[in-house]
Amino acid sequence: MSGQRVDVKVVMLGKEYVGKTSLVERYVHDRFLVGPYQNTIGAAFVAKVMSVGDRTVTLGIWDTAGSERYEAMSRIYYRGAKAAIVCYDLTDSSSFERAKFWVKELRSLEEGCQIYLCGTKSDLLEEDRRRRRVDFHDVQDYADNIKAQLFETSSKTGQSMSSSRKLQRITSVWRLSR
Ligand SMILES: Nc1nc2c(ncn2[C@@H]2O[C@H](COP(=O)(O)OP(=O)(O)OP(=O)(O)O)[C@@H](O)[C@H]2O)c(=O)[nH]1
Repeated sequence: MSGQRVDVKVVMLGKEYVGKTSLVERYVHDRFLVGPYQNTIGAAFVAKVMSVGDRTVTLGIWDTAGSERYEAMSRIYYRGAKAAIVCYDLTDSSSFERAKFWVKELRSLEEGCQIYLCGTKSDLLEEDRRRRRVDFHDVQDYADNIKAQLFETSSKTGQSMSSSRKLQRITSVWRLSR
């Protein structure tokens, strides 16, 4: 679908509305789009060219639709992915249950895929800590268990972003794949 050479395939997974598209926007364009929420239909592709040491690497990022209606389609997009960013909304516990669903699938069907767990919308917690519905330490234990990296981030503020910098750790996937 992309028609572009891709060195590392990355897939975004997670419940609808958790902020996958916003994370990609922040990472690729360093911006946060305001306006009415528009759910992704099927999946969207974005390429990001980056330098890793003396090499140029093209990340091909597949942003899947979170709606369960598109679940079967999302499976097509994670095939052969070197990395999966499995997102959950820090203010929505059900979204973490959905994240665990995707982790389980990846662990059984895409063993070579490095999993990154991403708690989104951390700015909402800065406004009011009582909005947190997913405990950091619980997720850290879970992440250790599944050998995943964990980061909490805000695409809105770009703060502790963490998303940009930490997502760049994906380049380690490239090194692994050489
Ligand atoms: N406060 C806040 N809102 C966010 C953040 N990231 C995303 N949102 C909002 O959350 C809503 C959903 O964001 P999307 O990025 O479209 O979510 P998605 O996971 O791609 O959704 P689907 O396409 O349905 O799977 C939008 O209204 C965003 O503006 C964030 O970091 N902070």
